[in-house]
Order: sequence, then structure tokens, then C-alpha cells
Amino acid sequence: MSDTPKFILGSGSPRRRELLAQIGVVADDIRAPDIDETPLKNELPRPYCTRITTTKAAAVQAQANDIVLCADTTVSLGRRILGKPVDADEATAFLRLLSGRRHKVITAVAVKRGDKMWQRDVQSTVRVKALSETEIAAYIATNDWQGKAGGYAIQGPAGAFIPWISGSFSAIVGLPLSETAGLLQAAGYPLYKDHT
Ligand SMILES: Cc1cn([C@H]2C[C@H](O)[C@@H](COP(=O)(O)OP(=O)(O)OP(=O)(O)O)O2)c(=O)[nH]c1=O
Repeated sequence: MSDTPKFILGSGSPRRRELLAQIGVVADDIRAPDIDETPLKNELPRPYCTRITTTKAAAVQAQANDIVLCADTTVSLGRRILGKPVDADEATAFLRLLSGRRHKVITAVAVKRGDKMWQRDVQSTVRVKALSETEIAAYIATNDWQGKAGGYAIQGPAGAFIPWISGSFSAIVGLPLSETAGLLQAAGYPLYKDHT
């Protein structure tokens, strides 16, 4: 038996796969969790995000020695959760809501190994400039909003709408790399080979 644990990415998000590759982590297997992401009645964004992440991690089947990573990115405007828009009309409505103000992006990460679970969540603030109807319509036409929480992606054309952030860029894209590295090491993932 090999000592190196198998690493399972419990996410279908190509962004998360690419962000992990940035720190040299390549999954042995990808198992996208299929869970109900409906918020509970009156559920606030941060508890929602951590609950969804834990639920994703619990839903991924793995062997006792495997290391599983799951995450969730939630966009919040005050107490309101802006999920993935169902269509172009909803994406347009989200962009109108976000225009000219600040909102929060929360990304929670969970790493599971056997019956142990390690978790972190990172909250960032994003300012969106005041958007004209022309800008919103042009962005919607790119289809880049599809599958993105809040209806935009900072790493795509919507980057032109974001003059300022506070927090973690990688967390806004989908996975806070510094916290993720810490969780993987806590779970015994051999992230850094000894070069001393
Ligand atoms: C705010 C924002 C979100 N997003 C994306 C990251 C996530 O993929 C997505 C939020 O949906 P999530 O439910 O977090 O993830 P997912 O459904 O894409 O993948 P899985 O549950 O299998 O892990 O929004 C960006 O890519 N850029 C951004 O700026």
C-alpha cells in the first residue's frame, strides 16, 4: 500500500481545479457532489455557505485514507443570498442590484479525511462600479455569468466592472489558496516536499 493518500476533488468547478493546479495540487479523482443548494428559511449567507460546504463534503464517497476537498462560493448583498442565476433575466437583475455598491463574497472550504473534517471560510468585499444598461447587456451577451454565483466572474470580462476588492482574490474566484493549503497540510497532504 502506498503512503501517499489519494486526493479527491469534490467539485465540478473548473475554476477550483485550476486554482489547485496553481499550488501544484492535482486530483487523483473528481467527484462532483450533487446536493440541494436551496437556502433554509431566513438563513444568513455565511451559515448558508458553511452548511452547503459541509453537506458537499459529507456527500462525497471516499475511502478512510482519502483526502476530499469541497467548497462553496456565496455572493451576498446584505442578508440576501444571490445564487447562480437561472437565466439571462435573473443575471441582469443581479447586475442591476450589484451596480454602484459593495457586496460580500464568502467562500467556505472543507477538507475531509476519514471521520475528520477541517473547515475555513473567507469573506471578501467587492465593489462594482455604477453600470450602464449598455454595459450590463454586453456582459450578459458574453454568457460568462452562467454557473457563477451572483451572476458574474471577477476573472472574466466582469473584471472591467470591479475597481476594488478587499480580501482574497482566489477566494472570490472559488478557492482561497492560502487557507486551502493550510487545510490540506492539516489533513496530512504532502504539499511541500522537504528541500532543506
Ligand atoms: C463571484 C464569483 C463566483 N465564481 C464561481 C465560482 C463557483 O464555481 C461558482 C459558485 O458556485 P459553487 O456552488 O460554489 O460551485 P460550483 O457549483 O461551480 O461547483 P461545485 O459545487 O461542484 O464545487 O461561482 C467565479 O468563478 N468568479 C467569481 O467572481
